Amino acid sequence: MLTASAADHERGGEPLAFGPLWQLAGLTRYLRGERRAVTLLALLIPAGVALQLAAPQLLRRFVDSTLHHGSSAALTGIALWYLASAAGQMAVVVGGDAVAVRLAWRGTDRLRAELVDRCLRRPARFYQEHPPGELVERIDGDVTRLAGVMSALVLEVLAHLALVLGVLVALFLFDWRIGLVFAPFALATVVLLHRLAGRSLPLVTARQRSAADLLGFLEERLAGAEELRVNGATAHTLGALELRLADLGGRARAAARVSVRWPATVQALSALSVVLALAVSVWLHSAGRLSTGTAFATLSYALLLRRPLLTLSTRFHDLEQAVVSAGRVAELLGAPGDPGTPARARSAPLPDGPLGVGLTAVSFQYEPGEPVLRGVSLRVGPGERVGVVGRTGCGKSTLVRLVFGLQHPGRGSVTVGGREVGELDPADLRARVALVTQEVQIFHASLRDNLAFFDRSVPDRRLLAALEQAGLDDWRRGLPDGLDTPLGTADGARGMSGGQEQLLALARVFLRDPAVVLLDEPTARLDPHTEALLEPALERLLRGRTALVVQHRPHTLRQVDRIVVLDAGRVVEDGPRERLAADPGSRFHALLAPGGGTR
Ligand SMILES: Nc1ncnc2c1ncn2[C@@H]1O[C@H](COP(=O)(O)OP(=O)(O)OP(=O)(O)O)[C@@H](O)[C@H]1O
Repeated sequence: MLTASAADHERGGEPLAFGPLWQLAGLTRYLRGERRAVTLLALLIPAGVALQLAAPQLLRRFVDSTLHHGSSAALTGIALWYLASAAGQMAVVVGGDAVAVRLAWRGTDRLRAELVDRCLRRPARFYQEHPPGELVERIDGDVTRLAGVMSALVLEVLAHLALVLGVLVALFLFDWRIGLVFAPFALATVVLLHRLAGRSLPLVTARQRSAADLLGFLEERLAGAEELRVNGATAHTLGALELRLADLGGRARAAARVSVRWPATVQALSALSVVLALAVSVWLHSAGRLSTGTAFATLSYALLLRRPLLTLSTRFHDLEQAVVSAGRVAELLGAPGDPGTPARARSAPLPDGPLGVGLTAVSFQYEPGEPVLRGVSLRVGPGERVGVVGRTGCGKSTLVRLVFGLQHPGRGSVTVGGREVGELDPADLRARVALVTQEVQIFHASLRDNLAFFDRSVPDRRLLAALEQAGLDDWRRGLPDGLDTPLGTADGARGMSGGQEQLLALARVFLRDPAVVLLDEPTARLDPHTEALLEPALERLLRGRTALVVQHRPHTLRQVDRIVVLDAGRVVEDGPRERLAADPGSRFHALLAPGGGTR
C-alpha cells in the first residue's frame, strides 16, 4: 500500500531516503492479474542481461583466438555467435518494451480507476480543498507520467541493476583486482546519484504543486468567467494569474538548475569508468597477468557499465517527475475517506414508514474554526415539517448537513428513525433521507440518466410520474426525444433554466420517495416569480414526509408547521409557525419584518 510522503519530499537539501522510490515500486501492485505478461518480462529481462554479458566474452575469445592463430572455422563460429547474440538482444529489447508498455498502461488504468473511486467517496470538505482542476492534474497528469516510467521501472531499472551486478561478477572472474577497482566505483556512483536525486526531488515537487495550483486556479476562474466579467474582476484575475505564472516559472527554473547537473555527473562518471578500465587492463596486461582478449573484454564491460548510467540520465527527468507524481498520487490515495462510513459497527437498517429526526446536545465546529453549533437539541416527529431560520452564518446549513451525514457532531447525537446517523449504512441513509440544495448538478447525459442517476433499471412509468409530481410534465412533453433527450451544456444538449434545474432536483427526490426531506434554501438563487412556480411542487414533496426546511427568506416558509430559530449556533426559539408569526415579541416575527432575514 502506498503511503503519503509529501512531507518527505518537502525536506529541503538533505538526501532523500528510498521512500519515494519505494512508492514508485509500490505501484507494481496494480500489475496483479497480469501474471502472463509479468512472467514473460521476468524471462526476457535476465535473457537480455545474459546476452549483453555474453558479448564481451565472445569478443575476448575472438581476440585471443586471432592472436593465437585459431582456426578460421573457430573464428567464424565465434563471429556467428556474436551476431546471434546481437540479434537476440534486439528481439529482447523490442519484445520487452512492448510487454512493459502494455503492463504500464494496464497498471495505471487500474490506478486511475482507484483514484476516481476514492475521490468519489471523499467528504465535501475534500472538494473545497482540492478544486477539480487540481484533481484532474493528479488523476490524469500524474498518472500519465507514471505510465511513462512504469515500463522503464519494470524493464530498465531491474535490467540495469542485474547488468551492473553481472558486469561486476564477470570482472571479478577475470581478475580480482579489476573487480576490486570497479566495486567501490559502482557503489560511489549509486551514492552520488542518490544524493543528487535528494536535492532535486523537493524542487520538482514544488514545481508540480505550483503547476497543479495553477490548473486549479484556471479551472475555478474559467468556471466563474461570467460572474468575473459582469462584476469587473477580469483585471484582478489576470493579475493573480501573472503571480501564479511567475511562481511556477521560478520553481521550474530552480528545479531545472539542479536537474541539469545529473546528465553532466553521469557523463563524467562513465568517462571515469572507461579510463579506469583502460588503466587497470594496461597495467595487468603489461605485467603479463591479462590476455589481450581479456583486456578488450574489460574495456567492453566498462563501456557496458556506461549504458545503465546513460539511460538513467536520459530517463532521469521522467523518473524524477514520476517519483514526485507517485508521492502526490499516494497523498490522494491516503487522504481521509468519507466520514459517513466510519469503522464503527453498523446499526440495523432504518425501519419502514415515516421517520423522525433528533438532535441531542449537538455541538460542532469546522476545523479550524469557532464552534458553529452549541448544544443544539431538537426533535422532529415523523411527518412533521419544521422550518429552520436565523441570520446568515448562524449554522442552519450545518445542522442539515449533520442530519444528512455529511458532517459528524463533535459532541451529542444526531438520529434518524431513532438510529445514530454515523452508524447507519450510508446507502440506507441516502435511500430514506434526501437533501436538496441550491446547487443542482446536471450531467451531460440523457434526462433519464439525470433523473435516475444512471440506474437503467428504473421503469419509465416511475420516471414520468416523478417528472409530473415535480411539475415538469409540460416541459418533458416539449423535448425532442423525451426521456432520452441529452441535457447539459455541451453541443446538441438541451439547456435548462435555473427553475427547471431545481424542479429536476425535486423530481429526483420524488423518484426516491424518501421518508425525510431536507431542503437547504433550494430557491435561494431564483427570482420571486420562478420561486412561486416551484411552490406547488415543494408543497407536494413535503406532504406526508418529515421535513427540515432551511430558508433565508422566512416569509416563504408557508409549507412548515413549526419554526426553529437559530442564533449563533443555539436554538433560541421553537414553536408553531402561526403562533410565532402572530407574536410581535417573537424572534421569528422580527425576522419576518422587511430586511429581518439578512440582518
Ligand atoms: N466547510 C466549512 N469550513 C469551515 N467553516 C465553515 C464551512 N461551512 C460553513 N462554515 C462556517 O460555519 C458557520 C455556519 O455556516 P452555515 O453555512 O451553517 O450557516 P447558515 O446559517 O446556513 O448561513 P447562510 O444563511 O448564509 O447560508 C459560518 O460561520 C461559516 O463560515
